[in-house]
Amino acid sequence: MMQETKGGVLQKRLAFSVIVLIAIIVVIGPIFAALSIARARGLESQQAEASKLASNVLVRADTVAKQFFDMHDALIKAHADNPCSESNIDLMRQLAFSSNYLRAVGFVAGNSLVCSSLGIQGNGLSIGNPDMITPKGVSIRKAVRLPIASGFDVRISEKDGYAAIMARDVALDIDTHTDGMLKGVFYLGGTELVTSNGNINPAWLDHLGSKQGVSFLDGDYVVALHRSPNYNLVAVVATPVVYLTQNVRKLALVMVPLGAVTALLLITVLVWIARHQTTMQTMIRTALKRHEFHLVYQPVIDLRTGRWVGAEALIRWRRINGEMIPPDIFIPEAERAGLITQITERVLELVAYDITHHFKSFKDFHVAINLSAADFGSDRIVGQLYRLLRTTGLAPGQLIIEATERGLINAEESRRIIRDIRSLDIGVAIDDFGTGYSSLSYLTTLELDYLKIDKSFTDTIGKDAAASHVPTHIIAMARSLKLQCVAEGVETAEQAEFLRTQGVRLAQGWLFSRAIPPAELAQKLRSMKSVISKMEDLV
Ligand SMILES: Nc1nc2c(ncn2[C@@H]2O[C@@H]3COP(=O)(O)O[C@H]4[C@@H](O)[C@H](n5cnc6c(=O)[nH]c(N)nc65)O[C@@H]4COP(=O)(O)O[C@H]3[C@H]2O)c(=O)[nH]1
Repeated sequence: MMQETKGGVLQKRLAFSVIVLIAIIVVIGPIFAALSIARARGLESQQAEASKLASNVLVRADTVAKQFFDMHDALIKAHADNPCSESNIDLMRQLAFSSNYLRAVGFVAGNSLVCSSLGIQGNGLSIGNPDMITPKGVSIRKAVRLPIASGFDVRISEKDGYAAIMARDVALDIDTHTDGMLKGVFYLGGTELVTSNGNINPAWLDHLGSKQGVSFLDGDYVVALHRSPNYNLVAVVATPVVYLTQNVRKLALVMVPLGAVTALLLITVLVWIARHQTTMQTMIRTALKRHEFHLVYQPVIDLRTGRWVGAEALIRWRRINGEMIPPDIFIPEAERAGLITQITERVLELVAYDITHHFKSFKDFHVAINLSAADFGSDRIVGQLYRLLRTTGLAPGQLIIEATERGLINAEESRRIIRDIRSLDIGVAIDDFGTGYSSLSYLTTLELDYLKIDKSFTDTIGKDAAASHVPTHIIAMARSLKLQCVAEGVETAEQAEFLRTQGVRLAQGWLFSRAIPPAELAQKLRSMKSVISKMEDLV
């Protein structure tokens, strides 16, 4: 039974944790966003509502002021010698009757209401000192208790003796069901309130500046202010923030399900992406079960004689639908997913089969197998290679394993495993040399047999490239370390000739042959063998 590596399991756990974390963020994110939007929308709507109420208060305050000044102007115009004459009281009655906010109109002398639209008040009714006097000379008494209306206070505004008697909160009497709402009217030029129903903060007026209207959140209140275009008045309404919370709740009832639906959609997309990512891993697992992998072999040529002396086994994946997936794609994915050791195991099985069925008769021929980093993570590979030798009957030197620099990162363990592999008379090649980060000194600590010159360096041969001197250095270095060089990716005769003159004996590349199926390789080897033996007969 094939086992997944520990690294693969850890990687999966990590991926799962990341997906769960992202899912949580994805779920909480939209709901949080929905609530923030709901709050912002709630604030917006409460500000609009407060603004509407402030504008209503202003309309009333403006109308009251207009009716007051109209009354005053009419009585002044009448030029009555005696303000409390029968005819003037008649006029007062007409004015009170024709205005809807003035309950009565009267005449004040000193602090006494002498007469009014209600008649002559004997020696006059005391109405006390004014609470405020505006720059326009309007005296305002905010709450006066008159004997003719003993149950409630009235407001008396007076100018030049002519006074309007009104309901105490006439400007504030707007239709609203909002509990705890504060309403008021400021007289501009100070911060004094002409009227108010509660504790209005005078500092709120500062928010208005030169604007016509403004609304804002201040502590426990959503406040709105509106300036009168006709009088020096500013209406203010403050609604308790609790209404904002209620509005948020209402909006949240709509927004949260909306957020949840968005979250669900995002999770679906996330799961789709996660699935898509794991598809390759699942596909590899299925491919292993269905035996979709096979090997092709790229011949290794002796540059001195032109003979095919070995071959590198390269894995191929043909899916059941005929699609070919290149190793550059699935090998790194298998390495990431911890499936590479299972692939190596399959490669060893395939190599064993191919050797037994195709290459058994070629005794001076080697087969090279690619191993990955994970293969050097345990002794298991040594046992597997030993079994391969036993089942195929390969002679010493007929099997080579290729390890990349990156595959030998764990120096101590790799060194030990390499030593064990070499003790089985299996050759060890370092692949893609020069493309990793390992130092030359590290290389000298490993017991190796071959050094493969990477195609990227072979490509520079004969070119005016900055790296064109690298192959010469690698060859010299291999010689000093007593390693045999195998040049990879030879595509031109010029490259082959250069390598040969530099003393490189072995090479592979499309100049000689691409990777071919084992039966084809065996056929070629057979025909080459017969040509050689015929030539030897001739000599
Ligand atoms: N352009 C050009 N390319 C040439 C030439 N000669 C050879 N090649 C290609 O270069 C790659 C050489 O293999 P690699 O460096 O070990 O690089 C291999 C190796 O790292 C990995 N791989 C292949 N088979 C196995 C396997 O069985 N096990 C493991 N672990 N990795 C494998 O996949 C890589 C790619 O393999 P392939 O696609 O088969 O590609 C092969 C081969 O087809 C040439 O003259 N010109």
